[in-house]
Amino acid sequence: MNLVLDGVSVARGGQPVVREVTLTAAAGQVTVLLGPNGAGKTTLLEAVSGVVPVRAGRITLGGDDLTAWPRTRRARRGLAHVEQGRTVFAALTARENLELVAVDAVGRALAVFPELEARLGVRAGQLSGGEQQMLVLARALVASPAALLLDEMSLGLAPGVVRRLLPVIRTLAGDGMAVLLVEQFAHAALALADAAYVLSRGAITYGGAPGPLRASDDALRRAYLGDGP
Ligand SMILES: Nc1ncnc2c1ncn2[C@@H]1O[C@H](COP(=O)(O)OP(=O)(O)OP(=O)(O)O)[C@@H](O)[C@H]1O
Repeated sequence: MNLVLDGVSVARGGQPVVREVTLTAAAGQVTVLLGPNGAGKTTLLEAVSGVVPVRAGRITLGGDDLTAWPRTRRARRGLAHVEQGRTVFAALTARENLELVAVDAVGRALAVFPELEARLGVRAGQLSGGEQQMLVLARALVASPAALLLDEMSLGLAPGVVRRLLPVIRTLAGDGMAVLLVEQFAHAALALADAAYVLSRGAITYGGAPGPLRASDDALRRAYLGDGP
């Protein structure tokens, strides 16, 4: 199912933060959303999942207009949002975190992250940052939502851990999921993306294939500054 934003505007504290954003996160593809700090990336994902209301525009998933739906209904429709910071149940073990999603979750999670096997009995809050993020991704993989919003999952992780995690996002999309990824490691994200958008001061300054942004640091810099690619 495609996730489509059409002319979405969002305000925070009375100030416009996201301005008329139109983008598509297509089924089976990884779509990356880049942009400088404060550009409005987190706010945009929050508007899609229903954490904050939109001021104007339309959000559809598989053709259904979700714009006015409460968060829970969007989630039931198949929209999952992994918010910034690790969102595991800290007091539960890794195994329990997985089993909350599905009865057969552990086997499916270990097929992708065999390194979690030795950690299944450990409380999630005591896992390393990288292990917690593996658990977060494993939960997303097992839940298999129609569309997955991932907000800076590499925040605070060592580059080696990020290199281990990012390819799994491709696996998710390979199963038909529409993945919309906000990521600070721009080059690593562009390397695995099928489509890329840059948000600068709340507006889209680039939308299209990741190639032109990968090919030239200057193109990326200009898009970040809002001067076009
Ligand atoms: N709860 C809030 N109340 C008021 N303003 C907010 C709130 N959250 C964010 N903002 C403002 O909205 C703007 C966009 O913030 P947002 O976090 O969406 O950007 P971002 O692109 O995700 O940045 P970063 O990469 O730093 O996380 C900023 O000016 C921020 O100060």
